[in-house]
Amino acid sequence: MQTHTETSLQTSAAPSSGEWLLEVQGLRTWFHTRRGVLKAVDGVSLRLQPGEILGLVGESGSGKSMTGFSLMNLVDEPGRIQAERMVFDGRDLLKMSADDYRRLRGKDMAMIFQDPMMTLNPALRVDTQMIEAVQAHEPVSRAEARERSVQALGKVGIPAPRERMRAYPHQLSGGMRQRVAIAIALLNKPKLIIADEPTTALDVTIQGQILYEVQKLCRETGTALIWITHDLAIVSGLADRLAVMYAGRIVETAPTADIVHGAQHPYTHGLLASIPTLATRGRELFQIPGATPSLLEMPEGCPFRTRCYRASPQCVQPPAMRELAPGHEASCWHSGGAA
Ligand SMILES: Nc1ncnc2c1ncn2[C@@H]1O[C@H](COP(=O)(O)OP(=O)(O)OP(=O)(O)O)[C@@H](O)[C@H]1O
Repeated sequence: MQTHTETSLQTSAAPSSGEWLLEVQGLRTWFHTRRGVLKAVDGVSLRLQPGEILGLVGESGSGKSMTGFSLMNLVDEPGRIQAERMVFDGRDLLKMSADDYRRLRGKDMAMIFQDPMMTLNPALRVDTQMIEAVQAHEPVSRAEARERSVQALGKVGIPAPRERMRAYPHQLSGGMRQRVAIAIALLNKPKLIIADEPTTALDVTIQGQILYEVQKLCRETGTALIWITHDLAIVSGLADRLAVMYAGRIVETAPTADIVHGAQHPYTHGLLASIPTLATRGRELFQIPGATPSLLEMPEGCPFRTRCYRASPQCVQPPAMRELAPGHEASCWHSGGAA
C-alpha cells in the first residue's frame, strides 16, 4: 500500500514483478533524537531495472545519502530503517541478517562514498586492500586476485596500475584515491553500485572523466547505478532516469530528458533554473527562495509549499504522487494541468 508521501520509480516499459533488480516501498529512516523524531527519509519508494542508471538529486539535507545508506544497511543508531518492502535481486533485505548483509556489500551491492578514505585503509598498500576485497568474496588465488585488481585499476583510468598497486593511499592524489575506491567497488562485479557524491571534492575535469568512466563500466558490465548528487547538471548527462528528493521524499521522477525538458514539480523547476549556463555568466544565479524546513518540524501538506511560487490553500493537503505521462510522476497539486 502506498501513502501520499511515496513515489514509485519505474519506466514506461516496466518489468513484471520479479524482474526488478531493486524494489523499495515506503522506506522510512527516522532518527529518534532528544529534540524529536527527525524524518531523514520519509516514505521513499523506488524501483530499478538491471543496468539502469538512476540519478538521485536534491539539495543538501534532503535525505539522499540516508536513502543510499539505508539500502546498504549502513545507518547507525539512533537511526531506524523501516519499509514495507525492500527486495534486491530476489532477496528480502528486511529479513537479511547482519552477516548476510555484510556478505552482500562489496559483492552484489557496493557503495562509493564522497570520501574515498571511507573505503580505503590508510595503513595498507592498495594491493593488500584490493586482494583482500576479492578474496573476501571468492575463493581465488592471490595471484588471480592481484591480476583482477590490476585490471580494475586500469579500467578506471589509473596509469601504470601495476606500480600503483604498491602505493599507500596517502601517496596518491585525491582523484587517484577516488579511482581506487571505485575500482574496489567494481572488483566483484556488483549488480548495483550506490555512488554518494563521489566526485564532489574533485576538480571539474577529473569529475567529468570519472563520471564518464563509471557510466561506461556500468554499461559494459550491466551494473545498475544510483548516483547521488546535488548537481542536476552533472547527473543529467549520466542517468537514464532522475528522482528528485525534497525533505526526505521523492517529489518527481521521470526519464532524464523528460525532467530536463518537461519538469512538472515547482521544486524541480527551481533546481533547473539554478544551473549555471553560458547565458547566465556574470549574472546572479537563480536561487530557490527560503530554506528547507526542519525535518523535525515539517509543515502540513506539501513539504515544499513554504517556498513554492505556485502554493495555494489546497497545498496544506498532502499531494499524492501522480503519473502525468508514462514513467513521469510528480507530487504536486498544480502539476500536469491539475487544479
Ligand atoms: N546520525 C544522524 N542523526 C541525526 N540526524 C541525522 C544523522 N545523519 C543524518 N541526519 C540528518 O538526516 C537528514 C538527511 O541527511 P542526508 O545526509 O541524507 O542528506 P543529503 O541529501 O545526502 O545531504 P548532503 O548532500 O549534504 O549529504 C539531514 O537533516 C541530516 O542532518
